[in-house]
Amino acid sequence: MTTLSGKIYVAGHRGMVGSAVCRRLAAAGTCEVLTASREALDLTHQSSVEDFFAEEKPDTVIFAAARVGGVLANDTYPVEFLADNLLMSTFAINAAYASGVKRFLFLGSTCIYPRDCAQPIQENALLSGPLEKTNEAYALAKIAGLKLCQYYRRQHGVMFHSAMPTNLYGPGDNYHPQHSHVLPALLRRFHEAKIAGSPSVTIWGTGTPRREFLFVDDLADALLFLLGQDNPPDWVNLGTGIDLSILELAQLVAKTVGYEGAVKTDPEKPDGTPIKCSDVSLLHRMGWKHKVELTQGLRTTYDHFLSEVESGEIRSV
Ligand SMILES: NC(=O)C1=CN([C@@H]2O[C@H](COP(=O)(O)OP(=O)(O)OC[C@H]3O[C@@H](n4cnc5c(N)ncnc54)[C@H](OP(=O)(O)O)[C@@H]3O)[C@@H](O)[C@H]2O)C=CC1
Ligand SMILES: C[C@H]1O[C@H](OP(=O)(O)OP(=O)(O)OC[C@H]2O[C@@H](n3cnc4c(=O)[nH]c(N)nc43)[C@H](O)[C@@H]2O)[C@@H](O)[C@@H](O)C1=O
Repeated sequence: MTTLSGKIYVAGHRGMVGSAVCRRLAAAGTCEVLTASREALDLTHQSSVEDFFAEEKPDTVIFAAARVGGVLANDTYPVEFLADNLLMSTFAINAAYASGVKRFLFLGSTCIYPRDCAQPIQENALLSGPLEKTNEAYALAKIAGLKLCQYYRRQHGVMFHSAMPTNLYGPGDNYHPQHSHVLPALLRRFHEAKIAGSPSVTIWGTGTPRREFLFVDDLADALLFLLGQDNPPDWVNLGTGIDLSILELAQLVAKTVGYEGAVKTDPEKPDGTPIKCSDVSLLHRMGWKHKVELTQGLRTTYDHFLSEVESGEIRSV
């Protein structure tokens, strides 16, 4: 294990993951944290990215910037989910190498794996079958970023590697009614139904797909754990290895929020991939395991959401 030190650039620091990473780095207190807002540095502008890296010369990069969204956003905007994410990761990885970055940790997602691969999903399932159509664009961009890091490591001997997180949730999530992921979407919808006294809440799809959820502060801890590994795998799944159906999630959210009405389904909305649970045996063998279980994480996330409602600052992008 190596203690993190030097200058570390957290790309996407205002996002859910980026802000959790900054909290975790502040707690460690062992390095200088570099950030840049999108206004200061649009990562889809190649010359701006090149100038930034040449000027700042970070030692380490945690790349948590991306165009991110739920199943409907992915299905509706494939051009932006492919193009923006390809540009951002390619420009940053190339500029990092050119400026002498020692360590680059790229964030992919477990949606890079084939729609119908064996469950739980092992890292070697990558490229073994067709992707889930609803987030194919995003997955292709993530696969390209993973591969570019792997090729830089093989061709130039630099420590560029990737993490494949499962579905994430926690403070600072995106609560956009249409573009967000399922957990924040349901937290908000059940909360608003409770306040309005609505007799029922409708969830998207059939409710039968299964998903796994990792609390974002656990993820941040796992990312720093990976950066402390002297010889990490080119990519490794970051998850809990525990999944549940969307209907079961909805019932957990209703209980957390204190909503007692009916739950209905809307099969007109996309289900996305039928099941997505990561095999975390490699991560566990390396010595890391999640700490926050879903019930506890939901409570913490809802409390944070309530504070955002209170302050009128619900993040909705
Ligand atoms: N959320 C999830 O369930 C999962 C997320 N991931 C991955 O984790 C990473 C972070 O995701 P998450 O925190 O949820 O996403 P968020 O949308 O919360 O944060 C994304 C960040 O990227 C920044 N960003 C987007 N486009 C640009 C751009 N053109 N230039 C500069 N900055 C930009 C955003 O800036 P701004 O604040 O200005 O909008 C934001 O800070 C991503 O790589 C994502 O693919 C992987 C698996 C699951
Ligand atoms: C995080 C990861 O995984 C993402 O894919 P996903 O897991 O399919 O995304 P999702 O969270 O939006 O949906 C999960 C499930 O939930 C159901 N569902 C019910 N009701 C709502 C609802 O109200 N909103 C949403 N979004 N989904 C709902 C929805 O029908 C589906 O069955 C990628 O986009 C990509 O971002 C990625 O990397």
